[in-house]
Amino acid sequence: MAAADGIQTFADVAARNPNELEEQQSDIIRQYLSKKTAWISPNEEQFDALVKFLKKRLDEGHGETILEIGTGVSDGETPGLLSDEMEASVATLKSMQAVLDSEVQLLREKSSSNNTRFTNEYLIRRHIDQEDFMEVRVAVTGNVDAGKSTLLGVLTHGVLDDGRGIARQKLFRHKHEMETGRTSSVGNDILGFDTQGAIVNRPDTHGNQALDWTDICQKAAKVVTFIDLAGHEKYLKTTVFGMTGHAPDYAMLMVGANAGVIGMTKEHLGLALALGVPVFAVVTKIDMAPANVLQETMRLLQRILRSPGVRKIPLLVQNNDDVITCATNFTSERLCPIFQVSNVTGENLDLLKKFLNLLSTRMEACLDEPAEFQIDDLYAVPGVGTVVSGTTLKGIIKLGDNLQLGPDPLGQFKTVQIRSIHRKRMPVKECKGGQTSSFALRKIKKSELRKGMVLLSPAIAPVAYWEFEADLLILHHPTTISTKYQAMVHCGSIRQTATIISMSVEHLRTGDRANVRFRFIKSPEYLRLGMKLVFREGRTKAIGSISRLYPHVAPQTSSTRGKTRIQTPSVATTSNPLTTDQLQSSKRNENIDDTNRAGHKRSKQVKTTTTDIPVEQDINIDTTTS
Ligand SMILES: Nc1nc2c(ncn2[C@@H]2O[C@H](COP(=O)(O)OP(=O)(O)OP(=O)(O)O)[C@@H](O)[C@H]2O)c(=O)[nH]1
Repeated sequence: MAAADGIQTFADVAARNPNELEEQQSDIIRQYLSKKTAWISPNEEQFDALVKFLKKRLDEGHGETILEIGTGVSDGETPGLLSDEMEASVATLKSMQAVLDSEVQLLREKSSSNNTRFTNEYLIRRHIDQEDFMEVRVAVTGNVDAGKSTLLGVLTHGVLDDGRGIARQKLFRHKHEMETGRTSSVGNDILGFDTQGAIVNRPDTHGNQALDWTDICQKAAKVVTFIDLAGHEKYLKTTVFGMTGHAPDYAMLMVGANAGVIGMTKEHLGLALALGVPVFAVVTKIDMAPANVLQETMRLLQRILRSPGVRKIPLLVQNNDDVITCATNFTSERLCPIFQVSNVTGENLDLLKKFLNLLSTRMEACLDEPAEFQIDDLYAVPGVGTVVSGTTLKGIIKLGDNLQLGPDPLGQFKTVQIRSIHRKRMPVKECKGGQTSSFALRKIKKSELRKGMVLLSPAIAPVAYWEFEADLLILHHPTTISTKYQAMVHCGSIRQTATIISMSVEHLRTGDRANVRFRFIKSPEYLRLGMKLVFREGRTKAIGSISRLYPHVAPQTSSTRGKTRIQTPSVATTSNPLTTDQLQSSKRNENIDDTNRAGHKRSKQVKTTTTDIPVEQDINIDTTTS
């Protein structure tokens, strides 16, 4: 991760990865690289070694890295360079811009107490062609009226708010949101930064006209996507879906300075913690909160962040130095930077923008692995056809690729072709791991699709699962949970009711941990071991991760009073679970194993005999977005 690795020195890299360095460089070069003077006047060989080193760092950081010049020496030299040494070092770095195809941006200068020695930090960011850009996703959470939509309007449209909601007007998507002023859908807004860290969103000069996303993406080297989640409790289901299904890299927890840490704030913080998403806090409305009220809000926020269940280190960001410190240490998950801003006066918004510019994606691209894409939304676009949006979890998906779409209610996958690809509404030729995009699909109806389905490379032998086991922790339940309890499972972009069919203990109460076996009630899903999940019904919540998978067993048919019904399999008919090893070997195997082959054959039979016959559903599941 660029931000985390950014301040590592050559000495650190040499210590961490000696073999790798030895492969690339001779001993002499390696020792040279560990010196703080390495950049002053390198010879040709040394210059090449430095270029190689930076290229590797840029690759690891998805196109950017933070470099510190003048520190981190291994041989006891005094840290810092004299001003003429620093000048020469910076000249060396700048002379590499062309060969690295990147821009260098000074982030901060530090000087010794007597002002004679200096250490500088630089952001090095690759030029990316017009069709590509780095992507960072930030989930925007917090209670109603914390100022979430307003801040997004202010950041993305370059305007200030009037305290009566003018900035948020630019973001509203649904008519009922316009009327009530409440955010109910998972909305997306983008903020583009160029190679120098300047914002490329142009101020909106035509009233409420939407921003030109294609223009932003073409000019930007990095695009921050804000996943604007609803603050109201009644939209909690949508908020959870946004946090699990939209794969955010970070969560921005918004708190109104005058209202304080109220309502859903703690709920949203808990959700981010449960899913392992690093959190930073933004306290808004500092223009209207009396000093003592702001102080009380800060005190409570910091107390919650430090509490044993959260265990964060709060750090108030007050200047540029704090921004760099936070951004370069943020991916550790322990640190929680706190910004205090006003959307009305614009106070401290520059610090927040600098911080956003330095965030980098946490998701590995895994470009060499077969492609996997999780669907989080569906559209029928007039003139285009069926469009799915979501996140590429691994590999590369290209225009014209044939991918496996599924699972359908019978656990089957069908081949579909990618007709066109959009990233942030911009037509592109490919989409890589870690990036979100929309695909127009050939010859498929929207009715055949649902959120939670996946698109997989033909190299994967996909298996759909009705049942799985998870190691669960109950965060909150008013009484006890026993077998047959049903609630909504959120896992990636999967959102489906599941029943507890067995547990390692008899009852579960708040705070208990157990191994629990679940069964989906409506259709099988594509799951992977280790996936994090949230199990919830209202405020009742449990979190966990998948520890075992039970291969798909086709629904069985039975005839009742002339009607054929499909029943989901009983526990007894489910085949043996897959362990991690088995799963990996089955993935390596191009052929689906016999159990599944039989399952698929049975599924096909069921399908042909039950076309247009109503499927039995005991429980009504609402899978639509609130
Ligand atoms: N004075 C002042 N008012 C603000 C500030 N930020 C937001 N507001 C006002 O606070 C109100 C609520 O802001 P919203 O952005 O709608 O809040 P929200 O968190 O998005 O609310 P939901 O969408 O319902 O979750 C609006 O009237 C804004 O104009 C600020 O920094 N200062």
